Amino acid sequence: MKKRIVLLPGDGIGREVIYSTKVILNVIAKRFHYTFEFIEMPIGGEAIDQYNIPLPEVTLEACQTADAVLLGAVGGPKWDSLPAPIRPEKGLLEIRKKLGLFANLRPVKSFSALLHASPLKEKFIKDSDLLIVRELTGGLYFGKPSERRNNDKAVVDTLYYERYEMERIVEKAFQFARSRKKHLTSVDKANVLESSKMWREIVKEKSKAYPDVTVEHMYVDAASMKLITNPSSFDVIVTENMFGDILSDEASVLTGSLGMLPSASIRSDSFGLYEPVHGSAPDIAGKGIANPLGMILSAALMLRFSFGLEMEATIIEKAVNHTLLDGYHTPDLHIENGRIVSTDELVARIADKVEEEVLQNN
Ligand SMILES: NC(=O)C1=CN([C@@H]2O[C@H](COP(=O)(O)OP(=O)(O)OC[C@H]3O[C@@H](n4cnc5c(N)ncnc54)[C@H](O)[C@@H]3O)[C@@H](O)[C@H]2O)C=CC1
Ligand SMILES: CC(C)CC(=O)C(=O)O
Ligand SMILES: [Mg+2]
Repeated sequence: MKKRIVLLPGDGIGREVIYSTKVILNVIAKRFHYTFEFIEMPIGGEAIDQYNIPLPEVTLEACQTADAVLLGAVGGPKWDSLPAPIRPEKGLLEIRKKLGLFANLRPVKSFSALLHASPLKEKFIKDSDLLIVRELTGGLYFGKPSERRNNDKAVVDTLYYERYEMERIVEKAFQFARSRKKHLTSVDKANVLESSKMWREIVKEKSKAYPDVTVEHMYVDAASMKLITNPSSFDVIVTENMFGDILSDEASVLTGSLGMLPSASIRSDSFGLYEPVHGSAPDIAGKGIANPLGMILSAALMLRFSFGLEMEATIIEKAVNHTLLDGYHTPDLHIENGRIVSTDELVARIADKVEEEVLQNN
């Protein structure tokens, strides 16, 4: 098997977690005799420094001809005062839109070694296993106009959705619910927003084709409370772009750290862009202590969804679990009697565990 993988390290810890992930993918490639060709391209702040724009044409073209893309994170204080259209974050929004990646899957499941690592009580989180299906290319993050008005005395952002954009994400979520515990929670703010009213209508319409899936509608404010107080009551959550962005950072608390959560940004074919849920973490960038697991687990999702390599994806996930069970972790996690190690040491230990898992599978 030969695959072209574009690496978009981006900024801050994005670079650190991408290089960590490359180490693990190289172990998989070597052991299974696959060829993973890595092509590194600039995005975000790095691209602004080189090209004056956050998503250069060369980067987009490389992604369009790749089998999959791995993205670290973008942004940082250096670029924070730039106008919105040329900020690093705009590059991320644009690449998602231009590649048509309308569905962002954010699985949230705690590793057994980390049940004590969450500030939440173990009894509340031990049975939680949920999937957030977030709409990724519409809503407030893309609506126009988005601008200051009347000499800075007013401001407008626009929440705009086409009906088909809601239909396709809701459809995807029903499909995932059907393949899991058949429970779908649609999160909206239909008591206030017109867009949410339409969203709710669409969920009701679509539910007719999925009589085996139980549907629940929940307002986003209540959902954010229930995620913390009763996370195991969720299976699949479907929601619009900004609600999904916020709820997934909140849900990361169940797993012990924001650095743990992977994500897959997908469309209707096998292509995908895989990115951790966290950002560029400027407060810890360059210190060698970033948690690379969200990115490494995102690469496992790439193997599973884009390349059909279920066994290899599972090997990585098991290697992560066993490394954590041995007590090794970066400082963002709190494991009783664990051992805090650097990003590089953690990656080396995971690589060893991957080797062990491969031997056991042969
Ligand atoms: N997908 C992306 O590229 C995203 C980019 N951003 C950008 O990142 C920059 C920083 O944003 P923040 O709000 O601080 O969010 P952030 O996710 O970068 O960091 C929030 C907190 O979590 C910690 N953290 C995050 N990931 C970690 C990891 N892997 N290991 C250990 N600790 C980790 C950070 O140290 C920080 O204390 C901003 O420029 C923002 O726009 C934010 C979110 C997503
Ligand atoms: C940085 C933003 C564009 C998006 C974000 O926070 C995310 O996708 O998690
Ligand atoms: Mg976010």
